[in-house]
Amino acid sequence: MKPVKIGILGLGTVGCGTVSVLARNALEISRRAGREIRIAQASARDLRKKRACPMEGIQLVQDPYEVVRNPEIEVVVELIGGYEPARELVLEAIANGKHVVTANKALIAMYGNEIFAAAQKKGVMVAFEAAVAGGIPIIKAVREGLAGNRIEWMAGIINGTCNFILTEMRDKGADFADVLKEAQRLGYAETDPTFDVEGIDAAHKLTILAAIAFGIPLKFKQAYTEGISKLTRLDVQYAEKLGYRVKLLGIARRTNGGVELRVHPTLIPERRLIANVDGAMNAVLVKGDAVGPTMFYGAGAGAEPTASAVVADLVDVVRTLTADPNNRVPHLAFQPDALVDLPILPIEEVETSYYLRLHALDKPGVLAEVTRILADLGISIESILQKEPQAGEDSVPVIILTQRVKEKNMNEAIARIEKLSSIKAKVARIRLEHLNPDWK
Ligand SMILES: NC(=O)C1=CN([C@@H]2O[C@H](COP(=O)(O)OP(=O)(O)OC[C@H]3O[C@@H](n4cnc5c(N)ncnc54)[C@H](O)[C@@H]3O)[C@@H](O)[C@H]2O)C=CC1
Ligand SMILES: N[C@@H](CC=O)C(=O)O
Ligand code: NA
Repeated sequence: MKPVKIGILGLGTVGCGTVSVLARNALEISRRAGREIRIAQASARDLRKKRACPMEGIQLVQDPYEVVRNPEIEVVVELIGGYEPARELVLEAIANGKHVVTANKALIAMYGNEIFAAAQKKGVMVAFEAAVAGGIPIIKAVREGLAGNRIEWMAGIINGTCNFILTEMRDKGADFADVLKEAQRLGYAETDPTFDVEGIDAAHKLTILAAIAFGIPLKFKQAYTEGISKLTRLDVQYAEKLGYRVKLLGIARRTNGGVELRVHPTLIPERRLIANVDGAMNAVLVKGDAVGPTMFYGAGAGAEPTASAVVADLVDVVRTLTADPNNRVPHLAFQPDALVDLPILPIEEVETSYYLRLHALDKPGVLAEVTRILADLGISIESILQKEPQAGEDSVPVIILTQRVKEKNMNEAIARIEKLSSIKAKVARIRLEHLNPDWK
């Protein structure tokens, strides 16, 4: 059989990783796909750059439109990243009848509805396993492996850069900026690393996971997004003293009122497996009604782990090239006309437990004032930890863990507490989840 000719857009970390894996495992891959997968053309900005991947037999061009317009190319692999020109290139590839494989979560989360509609109309596939949790086959697992379940919630460490930063800061006392530089050097970070540290990349991935888990359209703009840039080492240390780890979690959960879609630093009990996922590793907990809780773990970033998912998608696409488009696995797991437009809950309506750190004057009655405010707003206290005053300081840190409460009540409580004359600084707050299967 003739080889399937593919074209790659972008020869950076993942592009080069993909070229290397396809070359090294060529025989295994063609035995699986049933045909040889040959990279006929690749586009790169700098044609003269020395690359760490084998470029023999690959025609290198500068203009990516040359690849998407090349009649010989059957599958376009988009590894440029970002919104534009990736969107325009992918839509043009689809319009030209080409299948697309992409690792670009920003693109899928933001423009996936448009892209899938175009692909559906044209009868081509758009595969995006590498876009969520890198090498972990989480899209395949949720879309196909768990297809018998009503998925109730998912919670994941889905940004390798942030998990790497949090781990290095905790274990080695390393500085935030230095670890971020190291994550960039290792190829984990996005071109604009604020996407990583401000939680945007995790929100892109969570948006995709929620769509395939609940059968809803992609709703990235409605996701609540908070990163790790404002986390202090002090809070991480206090959390550890109380038996919790702080992780950047993406949480998608069905409730009676709608869907929670939120990314934020979260305290998790240290006994949970997911609390012990360190470095650039990712893990996604998925709770299905039939299967119960399941956890998927592996490398969420890096050249070859991500290439592993890109190549798996290529194999999938090649296997189903000749299949009737109506019999393929739907892009978002559910048939396009069966998607349900469930509302996404505003963060004020979301219920979680909280870690609070306040700085209170070291005098009698202060704690009573604080606990009264919490009680007035229906907030129950789980535990209180009062630290010793530091030499020369007149205020003491007080750490409070609360039971579940709506965010809007907590906002009100914090506003009232900060107005007390005995409270010396802004109240620090981190959400806390126990991650019990029944979400209690
Ligand atoms: N690095 C990682 O660990 C992971 C990355 N991804 C995603 O994979 C995609 C690629 O990421 P990386 O390889 O890390 O980025 P990168 O920055 O290393 O590579 C992108 C490459 O595309 C090239 N490029 C940009 N605009 C171009 C254009 N108009 N024409 C041709 N080439 C162009 C750049 O010069 C660069 O070499 C992104 O969507 C990213 O979010 C997904 C999972 C993991
Ligand atoms: N920047 C991302 C790369 C993989 O998706 C991350 O750090 O997880
Ligand atoms: Na994946």
